[in-house]
Amino acid sequence: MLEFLIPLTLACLAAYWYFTWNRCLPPGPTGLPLVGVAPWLAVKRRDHYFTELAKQYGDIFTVRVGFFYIVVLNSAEAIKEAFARNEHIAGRGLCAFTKFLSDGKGIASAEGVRHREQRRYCLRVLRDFGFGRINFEGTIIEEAGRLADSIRADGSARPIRIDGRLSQAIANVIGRIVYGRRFEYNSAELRRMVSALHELNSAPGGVLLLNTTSLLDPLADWLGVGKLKAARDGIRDLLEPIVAEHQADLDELDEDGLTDFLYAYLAEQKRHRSLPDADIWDDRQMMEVLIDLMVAGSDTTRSTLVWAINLLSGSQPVQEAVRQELASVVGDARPPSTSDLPRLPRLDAVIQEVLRISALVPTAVPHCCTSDTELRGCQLPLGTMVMANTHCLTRDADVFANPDQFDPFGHFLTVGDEGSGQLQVVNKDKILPFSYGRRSCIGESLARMEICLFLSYLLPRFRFELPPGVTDADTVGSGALFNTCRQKEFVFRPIKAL
Ligand code: HEM
Repeated sequence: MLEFLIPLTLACLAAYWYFTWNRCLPPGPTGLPLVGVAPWLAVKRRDHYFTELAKQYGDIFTVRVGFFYIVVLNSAEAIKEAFARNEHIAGRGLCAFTKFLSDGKGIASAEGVRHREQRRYCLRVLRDFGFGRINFEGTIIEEAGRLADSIRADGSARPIRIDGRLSQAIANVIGRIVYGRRFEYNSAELRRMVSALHELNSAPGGVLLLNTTSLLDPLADWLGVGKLKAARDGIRDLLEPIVAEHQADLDELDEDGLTDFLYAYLAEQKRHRSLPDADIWDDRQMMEVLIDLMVAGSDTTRSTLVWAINLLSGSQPVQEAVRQELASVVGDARPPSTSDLPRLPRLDAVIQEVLRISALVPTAVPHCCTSDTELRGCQLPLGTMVMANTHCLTRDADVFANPDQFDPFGHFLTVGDEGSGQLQVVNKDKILPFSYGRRSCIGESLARMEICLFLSYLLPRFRFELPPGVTDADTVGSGALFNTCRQKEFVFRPIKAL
């Protein structure tokens, strides 16, 4: 009897899900019974698979993984429509991070009023500090200088692995901004911080399965959540004494003394203690915000810089053209500044092209519908997952003539009109590396500043080269969540001692 009842119940459940949920969603591949497209996702890279499907199904389609539906957006217009104009597609849902790591606090996995308020506040502080009390540019240049010293100390002949050193430099930049402190390279604290940040940024595939069903929750630790919890606890352990010191100082400080994000946050938290929204400013929320900023602001920028060094190493003419541009606009007498960028179109085009080729977060971070909603005439039920396949935009041959090649000047530069002969950067809005709208990256300006300043500092000092025996730069990368560059070793040939 049971052998008959179990399959019958499963079949009824499957039919129910299929006919109720799938009815109004955008059309997409049928996949296999029960498992949907899971077998394809298991053997192909998610972004590449979605980009293939977009050729058949267009701007917006749905895939099914088991009983779980994912709506995939494949054009800038569709992404903007869903993420900026529709307030109901701005949730995160019960993703593994919310359920097991942050309890829905912080920014990246928070929702509703908590998310809106905290995001607004963090953006304001990052913006104010960027132009005011914390000298972002000075901090970045100082860290780039220490990185250059460490490269020089290794001599010029042999290839060196750059990702570990860059991780330390970038963790120090974000650490200085968030809690006002840097650690010495290779110190125990910095190594612990960097390895915990890296762990959290490389969630194993099993963790993603937890986003699709609560049935697997009892297996969470085994699927990889255990390691992520340990990494998050590790960062918390490092931050707790720093928070305690900041708290002890707070009463002594006036507005001008709030010289890092943590001081500013603590002052704001104190202000909210007597207000009705005090519960969204509690200590756990503060800690999760700090951790979110550290996690989201570290491996992303580090990986983009590795991509930049790799792509420039594979194209000496481009590298030389940017170096000459820097020499004529910035020169040797002062450090570079982001205010130079409008007069550095070649560098600007290289930064765009690095963001395009790397497509670092190729399907962004999944969004979730917080209520039933409509998108392009389709009905999306509460809880539907919506993904932006930004990889698809970066490979659009109608915009980028050679989508798989590194061609910054061909793809992003044009000669200005009226015979001025001036170079102009175009197509910037054709890729969305930081996503778009209500949940777009809050660190975009900082990340762009770091990429611009690290490159403008290092390029006049070193010629980047691929190691002997490697003929081509990596243009594909690996990883579905983060597309990291596979080439990590480079030769840094000193040009001059500045
Ligand atoms: C090249 C470097 C970076 C890239 C490519 C990048 C990309 C992204 C993407 C694609 C998202 C998801 C947006 C969405 O859900 O639609 C995101 C979210 C986020 N990023 Fe970045 N990011 C970078 C650097 C940074 C930095 C430096 C910080 C910190 C200052 C940061 C903080 C965040 C936060 C807090 C979120 C969550 C926003 C929210 O849920 O409202 N990111 N980022």
